[in-house]
Amino acid sequence: MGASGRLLHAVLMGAPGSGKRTLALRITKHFQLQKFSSGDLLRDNMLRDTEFGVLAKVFMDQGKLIPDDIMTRLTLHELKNFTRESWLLCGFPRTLRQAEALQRVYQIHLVMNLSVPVEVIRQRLSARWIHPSSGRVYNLEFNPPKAVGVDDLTGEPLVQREDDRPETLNERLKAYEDQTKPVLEYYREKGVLETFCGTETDKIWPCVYAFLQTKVPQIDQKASVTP
Ligand SMILES: Nc1nc2c(ncn2[C@@H]2O[C@H](COP(=O)(O)OP(=O)(O)O)[C@@H](O)[C@H]2O)c(=O)[nH]1
Ligand SMILES: Nc1ncnc2c1ncn2[C@@H]1O[C@H](COP(=O)(O)OP(=O)(O)O)[C@@H](O)[C@H]1O
Repeated sequence: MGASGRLLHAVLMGAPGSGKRTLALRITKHFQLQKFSSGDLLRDNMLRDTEFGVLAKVFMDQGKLIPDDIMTRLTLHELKNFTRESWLLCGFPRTLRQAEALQRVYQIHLVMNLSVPVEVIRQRLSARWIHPSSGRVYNLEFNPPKAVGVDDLTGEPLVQREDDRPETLNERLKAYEDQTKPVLEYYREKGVLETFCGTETDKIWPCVYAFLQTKVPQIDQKASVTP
C-alpha cells in the first residue's frame, strides 16, 4: 500500500549496471513492495530452456532488447499475480511502447531513476557475478561472496553474464541511450520521475530510503537504513 492506503505501483530505472537489482533487493527487504525483474524472468526462462527462453537468448546475447510485444505480454501476465500487492518493476518498461502499454493497464505512481556515470558502470560489470536462479548479484570489489565463486545462501556456483562482456555491453548501453532514455522523459512529463545520481550504491541508498519512507509502509517500522 502507498502512504494513502492505495496499492503503489513503482518503477526502478537506470542503465545496465547502475545498481537496479542491488537497490531493489534492499528496497524489498525494507518496504512492502513485491519486486518484478524482467531480466531475472528472462534468465529463468533461459535456464529452463522454455520456448520463450530460447528466443530471448538470441536477443540478449547480442545486447539487443526483446521485441516489445513479447516482453509486454509476458510482463503484464506476470503482474496479474500481484493484484493485491504494491509492486516495484525493475527493468521494465525499457521502451516508450512498453511504457504506454503498461500505462493502459496500471497507473504508475513513482519512477526512481538511477544515474551513474558510464565509466563506473563498465568497471562494475567487469566484476559482476550472479546466482542465476535467485537473481542475487555480487561484485568482486563491492559485495564479494563469502566463499569464492559460490552463492552465499545456496552454495551453488556463480556465473558471469555473457552479456556483460565489453562488446555486448556497448550494444546494451546504446540500446539504453536510444530506446530507454525517452521513457524517462515520458515519466518526467507525467510528474512521477525522481532521479538519484551517484557513483556508489551505499550513498544513493539512504536517499532512496528517505524518499520511500514518505510513500510506502516499512516492513519493520523500527528498522534503520542499514542495508
Ligand atoms: N563497486 C561497486 N559495485 C557496485 C555498487 N553497487 C552495485 N555494484 C555492483 O555493480 C554490478 C551491477 O549492479 P546491479 O544491481 O546488478 O545493476 P543493474 O544491472 O542495474 O541491475 C553488480 O556486480 C553489483 O554488485 C557500488 O556502489 N560499487
Ligand atoms: N523490458 C525489457 N524489454 C526488452 N528486453 C529486455 C527487457 N528487460 C530485460 N531485457 C533483456 O534482458 C537483458 C538483460 O536485462 P537486465 O537483466 O535487466 O540487465 P541490465 O539492467 O544489467 O541490462 C537486456 O539487455 C535485454 O536483452
